Amino acid sequence: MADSLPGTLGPLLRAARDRLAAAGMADPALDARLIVEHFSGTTRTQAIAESQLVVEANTMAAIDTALNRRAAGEPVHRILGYREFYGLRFELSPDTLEPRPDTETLVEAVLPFVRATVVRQGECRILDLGTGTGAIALALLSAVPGAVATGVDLSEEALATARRNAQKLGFAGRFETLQSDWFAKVSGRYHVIAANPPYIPSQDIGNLQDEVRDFDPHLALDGGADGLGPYRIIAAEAARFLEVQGRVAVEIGHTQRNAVTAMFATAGYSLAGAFRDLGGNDRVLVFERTKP
Ligand SMILES: C[S@@+](CC[C@H](N)C(=O)[O-])C[C@H]1O[C@@H](n2cnc3c(N)ncnc32)[C@H](O)[C@@H]1O
Repeated sequence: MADSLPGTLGPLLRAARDRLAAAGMADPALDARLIVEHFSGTTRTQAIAESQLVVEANTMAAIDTALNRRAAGEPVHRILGYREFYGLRFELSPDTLEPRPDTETLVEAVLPFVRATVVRQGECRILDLGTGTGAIALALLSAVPGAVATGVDLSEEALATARRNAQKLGFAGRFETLQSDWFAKVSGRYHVIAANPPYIPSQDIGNLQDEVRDFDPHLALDGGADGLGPYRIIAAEAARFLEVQGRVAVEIGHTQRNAVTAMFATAGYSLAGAFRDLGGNDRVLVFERTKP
């Protein structure tokens, strides 16, 4: 049975942090702050300036439950129901991957091309394959008002979440969704085809961190026997849907650069850019067509 929590904001934050530290959480202070702020509707400034603010009983109960879920290993953003990506708040659902900061590398990698395309052609059509929460597409739309995007996913539940995110963020008019097995139902041509596909080899899923293995949907993780299945499909089929001089941008696992580059080379592409994440790992490859 967890200790009962104090009913004022400053002591509550400290007790929440201590409970998560005792449960062995890696970042108990941050998790405690996110949970307390979310359920109490308070800010970091209030925690400092209004330490004696009384927190209502029903809020305390919600915080208590959330702390217990966190202490049992549930990721903090699953408990909150959202995660920030590229400065935007994305609602999560059981069928969506939590968008990760590493994926912002992909957004940054294609952003100059998206901007230049809008300047040159008055528009930029983006296809986001495996859109999940819509994170990549909607981040690009937030940065480039002249861009439009189609988010593709096999999961209709993920697409429903992406549509809600587009609505909440104010991009519903420039974002549509399509349920499709990669390109199976896609039509038309796009200036940018972006994808953060599942890329974990099937046999490695069991060795992932508990928080990933137990809470991110396996459809979003499992890249088949060697983790490269989705890249084979994208490399082989993208050309029919790519505008002349368009770009294909893919997130990769940190050991996959050579294999994925070789696949795209075989399919008639050259590497236009390779980008590392904040940890210094190979993370994003951008390709252009070498053959018409
Ligand atoms: C790694 S997640 C990426 C989610 C999101 N784009 C992001 O970066 O946070 C991969 C996504 O691909 C989707 N997916 C898996 N297999 C698919 C398929 N055959 N066709 C289309 N989407 C698929 C999953 O449902 C999941 O949303």
